[in-house]
Amino acid sequence: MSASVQTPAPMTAPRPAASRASALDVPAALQIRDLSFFYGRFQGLKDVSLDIARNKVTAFIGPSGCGKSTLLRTFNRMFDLYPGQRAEGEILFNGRNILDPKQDVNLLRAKVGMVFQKPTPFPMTIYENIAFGVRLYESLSKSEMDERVEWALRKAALWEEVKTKLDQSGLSLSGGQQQRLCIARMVAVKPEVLLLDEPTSALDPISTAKIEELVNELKSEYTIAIVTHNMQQAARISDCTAYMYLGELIEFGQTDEIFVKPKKKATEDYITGRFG
Ligand SMILES: Nc1ncnc2c1ncn2[C@@H]1O[C@H](COP(=O)(O)OP(=O)(O)OP(=O)(O)O)[C@@H](O)[C@H]1O
Repeated sequence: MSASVQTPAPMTAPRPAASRASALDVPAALQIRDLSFFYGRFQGLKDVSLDIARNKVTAFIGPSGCGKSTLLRTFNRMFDLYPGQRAEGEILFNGRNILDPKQDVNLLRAKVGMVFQKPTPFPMTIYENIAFGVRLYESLSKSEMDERVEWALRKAALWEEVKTKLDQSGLSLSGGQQQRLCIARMVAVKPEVLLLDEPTSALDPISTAKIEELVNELKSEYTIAIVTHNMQQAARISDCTAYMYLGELIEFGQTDEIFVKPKKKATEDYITGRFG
């Protein structure tokens, strides 16, 4: 009898380069596999596969309507809030498929937090904006909560600006401060992944620079996925970039490669401004 063992033929053809799953040789925080998304009959995402590297910044770019926000919203099942929207495929987070109907979505949203384009502070004091979310998950004493509020505001680089007015309304802050308050609110519940959906598009250049600086600091502790219309911003702050078009992932790789030497003509046309 022969001692040799035959390797079984692969079940599927190798993936095309466009859907290469991993751009960096580091562990993935989220593994997206063959993800499709439907708004009723309209398919917003088509078989998207990629890995979101842990403690790195991954940027999603592409023309308006290409599915960037749709993809980001699948990562914390935001779409569950809207009837008629559904996802197919897998999103593995800590080894579990979060699309599984048994997934506790409240817990998921604490672990995978989200900040939107327009700052959305609650109509409450600055202190309560932070404490409110923490109370949903933890029961802290007053002094522990004070510590958590300060900790989160420091993480969001906002503490020095608000420490003397924690009892004022969150809505009394400037747009840039409100966005940092939303980041503090998200960080306060100790997430692992931060989803930022065009977080600076409603902000002035100085507030934008502060948020970009913050993203750079936060990535040492969190995995960050950011949707941006601003290609310079993607080039400045991200480690990996995904270029999307009409619901498909066209190219995904290290940001330097995507911006300096993209493999696909479609990506090159987009980043050089010839298209989009
Ligand atoms: N609630 C909805 N119902 C039906 N179709 C939707 C809905 N939201 C988005 N779409 C469609 O899904 C596609 C992807 O939209 P999405 O908002 O994800 O794009 P995007 O790349 O984030 O665009 P933008 O840069 O303009 O924000 C678009 O064709 C859009 O019209």
